[in-house]
Amino acid sequence: MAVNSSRIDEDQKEVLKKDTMLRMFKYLLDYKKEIVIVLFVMAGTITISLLAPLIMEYAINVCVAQKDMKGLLRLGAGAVVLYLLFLMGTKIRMRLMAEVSNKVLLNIREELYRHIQTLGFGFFDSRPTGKILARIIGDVNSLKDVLSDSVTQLIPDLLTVIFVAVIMLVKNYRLAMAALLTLPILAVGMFFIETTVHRRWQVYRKKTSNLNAYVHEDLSGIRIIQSFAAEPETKKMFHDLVNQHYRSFIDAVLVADAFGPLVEITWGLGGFLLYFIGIRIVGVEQIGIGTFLAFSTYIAMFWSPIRNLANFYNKLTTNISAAERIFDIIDTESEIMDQAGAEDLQEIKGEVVFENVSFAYSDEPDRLILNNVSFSVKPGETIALVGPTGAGKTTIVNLISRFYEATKGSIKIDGHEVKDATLKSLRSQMGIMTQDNFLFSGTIRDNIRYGRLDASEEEVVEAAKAVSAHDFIMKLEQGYDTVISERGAGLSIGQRQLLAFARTMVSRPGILILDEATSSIDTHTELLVQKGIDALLKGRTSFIIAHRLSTIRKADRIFVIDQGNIMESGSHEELLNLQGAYYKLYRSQFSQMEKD
Ligand SMILES: Nc1ncnc2c1ncn2[C@@H]1O[C@H](COP(=O)(O)OP(=O)(O)OP(=O)(O)O)[C@@H](O)[C@H]1O
Repeated sequence: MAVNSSRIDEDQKEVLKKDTMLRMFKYLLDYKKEIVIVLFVMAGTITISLLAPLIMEYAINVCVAQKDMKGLLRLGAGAVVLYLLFLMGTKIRMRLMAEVSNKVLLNIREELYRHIQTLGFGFFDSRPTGKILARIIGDVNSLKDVLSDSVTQLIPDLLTVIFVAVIMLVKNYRLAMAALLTLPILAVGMFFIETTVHRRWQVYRKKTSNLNAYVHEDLSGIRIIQSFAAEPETKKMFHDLVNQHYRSFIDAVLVADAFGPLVEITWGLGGFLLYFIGIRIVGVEQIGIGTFLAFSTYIAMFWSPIRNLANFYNKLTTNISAAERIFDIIDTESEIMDQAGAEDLQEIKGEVVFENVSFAYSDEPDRLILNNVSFSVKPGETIALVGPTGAGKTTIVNLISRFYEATKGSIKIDGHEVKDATLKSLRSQMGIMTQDNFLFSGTIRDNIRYGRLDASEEEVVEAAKAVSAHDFIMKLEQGYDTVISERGAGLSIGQRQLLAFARTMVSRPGILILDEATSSIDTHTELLVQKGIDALLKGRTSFIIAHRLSTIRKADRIFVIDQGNIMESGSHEELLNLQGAYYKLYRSQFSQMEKD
């Protein structure tokens, strides 16, 4: 999977527009009952609106011609009643349809969100977060217009057009033909506009996505930008992206705007033909003044919904690319998911075995990051992974939690292949702490309880005490009720790590993974945390990745990772005696410490 960035347009599979539209409108089928009621009400309102010209025709041709004032009054009273019924029906229809279309939107958004939650690290590695946000927020929002209009406009307008055309044909087929003669011109014109404009809207969506990704990245890294005084460069980049976005919009709109004039011209031409043929060729006397007047109303009743339909079609073409982008994600299969027949892992004892495990990231399948790695860890053992940066330490622990799937070989926990276990039972028993310990906006208590939602108040406090977070929490004005903002702003980096520790502690993991987790804690606190971890996780398997050798000396075994394999393994003393890679690493840090 190629890595995308805010500067590169996303690739998208080509799908048939018809299929996308059908798929989008299929969501409406969940609300058949409501739609049937609406169709029923709509049939009533359309009938009433179609009756109006006939009433006028009758009033002029019969009542006025025969000077029947009573009949005229009766007709007027009937028209008022019909109008009130029309208003009521319209209101009911609009309300029900708005409800249905908004529920459909909710369903699509939830389906998209649920699916994104199941996608593996590979998916998130391959694209900027801002582009995913653009699909969940922006693209779903644009669908809203199409869906609501499809239910409130498309059906009534389509029915009106059909009914009016039938009435016109029945009443006077020659006049009707004259009025409808320009329809084929409209159809051909729309086809040509649509083919060009669809591609342009696709480009526009991609540019919107790029802009979104850039702004998200820029704001997430604002501290780095400001500390490097890089604002002029980011401003320039933003300016370029905004311009590309603007140009892609203008490109699309220039063509899309032709929809309106095309409808107006064909409408005008249709009207002209009606009057020309009616007056000059057939003759008004032959048609009757009432029928002629009714026709002039019908032609407006026919073309007005046609204009709405053209607008709707325009909107559909504008936004169908949003639907394509939403379905593109929904159709993305997760690289990591439960296999058919996957079983829950029972309570983990902690034996971890790698047998000839090789691994390559999917964007570079030929570059083996791990090459035939084998090891066996007994329950309760503490394993430290050391080695140069980029050696593959994090990759090893990511495979245990199945954030990526091993390319070759077998990984077993307590004798069970991790790929045959359900993800939930596996990950809920892993305690993973990394350098980047994301905290959510909310109270400190909520953040700790995130590790196990049913943890009691005592368990939350106990976990905080075990990792020495309790003291600093109690010094805060609101204690455990202190609200922290996104990423834990307002707390020091060390305090954020202590909270993340408490969160992991409360989850009572079967296997603990600490990936550079103590790097931001001062040595004194680190000792306290280590005591807490020792006490709480006694007898539990743990993997510790650390550059600071003081952190790992106490490990039962140390694996020295380099070039995708375990170069040395043994206890601190054993490896020092070996005088190999670990010895050199230790000496270099030791002499550095002495210099300091
Ligand atoms: N998501 C990814 N996609 C592609 N390649 C990756 C990805 N993550 C890591 N790599 C590559 O895999 C190799 C091993 O990375 P890994 O993070 O496992 O190293 P590490 O030993 O943990 O390094 P460090 O000590 O710096 O954290 C590196 O060369 C890195 O470039």
